[in-house]
Amino acid sequence: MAVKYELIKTCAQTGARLGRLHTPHGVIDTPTFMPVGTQASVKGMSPEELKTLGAQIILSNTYHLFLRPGHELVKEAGGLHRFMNWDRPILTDSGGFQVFSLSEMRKITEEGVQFRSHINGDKLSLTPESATQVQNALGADIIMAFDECPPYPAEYEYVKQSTERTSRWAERCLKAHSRSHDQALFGIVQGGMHADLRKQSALDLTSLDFPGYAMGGLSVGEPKHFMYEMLEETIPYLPGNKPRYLMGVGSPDALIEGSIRGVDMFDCVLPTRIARNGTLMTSQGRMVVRNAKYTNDFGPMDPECSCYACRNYSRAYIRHLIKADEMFGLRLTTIHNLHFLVNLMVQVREAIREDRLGTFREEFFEKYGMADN
Ligand SMILES: CC1(C)O[C@H]2[C@@H](O1)[C@@]1(COC(C)(C)O1)O[C@@H]2CNc1nc2cc3nc(N)[nH]c(=O)c3cc2[nH]1
Repeated sequence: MAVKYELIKTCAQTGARLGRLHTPHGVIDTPTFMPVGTQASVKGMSPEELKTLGAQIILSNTYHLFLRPGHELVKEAGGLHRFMNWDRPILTDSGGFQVFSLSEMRKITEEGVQFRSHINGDKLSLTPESATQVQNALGADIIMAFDECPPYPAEYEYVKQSTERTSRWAERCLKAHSRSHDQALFGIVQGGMHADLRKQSALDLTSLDFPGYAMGGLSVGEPKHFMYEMLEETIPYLPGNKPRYLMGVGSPDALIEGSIRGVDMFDCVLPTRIARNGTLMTSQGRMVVRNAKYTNDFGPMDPECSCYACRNYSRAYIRHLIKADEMFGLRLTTIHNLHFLVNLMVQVREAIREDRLGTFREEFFEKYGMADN
């Protein structure tokens, strides 16, 4: 059984929808936030801890695993699920974005991308065919088409050429996609911050009939209202019976705003990345637990949170661990931030079920603060 989206209901107050994504490794309740495990590990987290905090699907990354340890090794280990002992769904990003955000000297041609490894400088290349074959070898339940994420800002003409090439690459990915696995290949809509290019990209990709569609080229430093506008310009051209995935988004406000506009899937390194410098997402907004003001604070990081860290440890203890460079401190902040976002999506789904996501948004922003966080 491949990947199948089940629409349960649409929120009467907003454009949000409640759904279930059925995959060979289990069901995902949507809208969902997907923790990122770039190199086959969600940094510092065991699979058991991820399950305890409610993660139903995690991400991993073609670019990184292609460079190290190599997709052949992962295949030899029995695939990514076996290799990392994660028996729930996995989604792999296709590598295009990471080539641009991580590697030196890269060159784009119609064929694909040539680049130097950010690890050892080796000259490498990825094409729509090879990126698809690598993902087939890794064995994730959902794999992504190989695309170019244009830089922001970028000239209209550049975005147009890049987006048209990404559509041609998408067709090549479909042709290369091995049907011997139960994997679903999702298309990625591009188009920069231009409504006409977004529409054309969506029409090009939906004509290829993918089982799901991502919106790429966003969360690349643009003002958030541009991102929301592009969602509103794109989603009407995507089929209602397929999942919509907004790539690279992981702040509480954007998860709520994206859900309201009909997005079903989100991922971002934000919660795990800021956890590693002691910054927490709490019901009262962002908090930097390493600040001196928490030295003698023996309360939980977030009094409203039921995560393992907030139930068992104080701000003073976690601040001490971080200052003492004790690994356990960053594990606790990571557990909390991931639980915060996974639990936020539980509340978002509840609000959709009860047709009150608009009201939930107001209440949440009131407490959390509308700051860009
Ligand atoms: C690279 C790293 C670590 O991930 C964060 C963060 O830096 C950074 C870098 O620019 C800021 C905004 C400052 O944040 O944006 C990342 C999250 N935004 C994002 N992830 C994406 C992944 C994508 N994958 C594909 N295949 N195609 C896309 O178009 C795409 C677009 C994306 N946008």
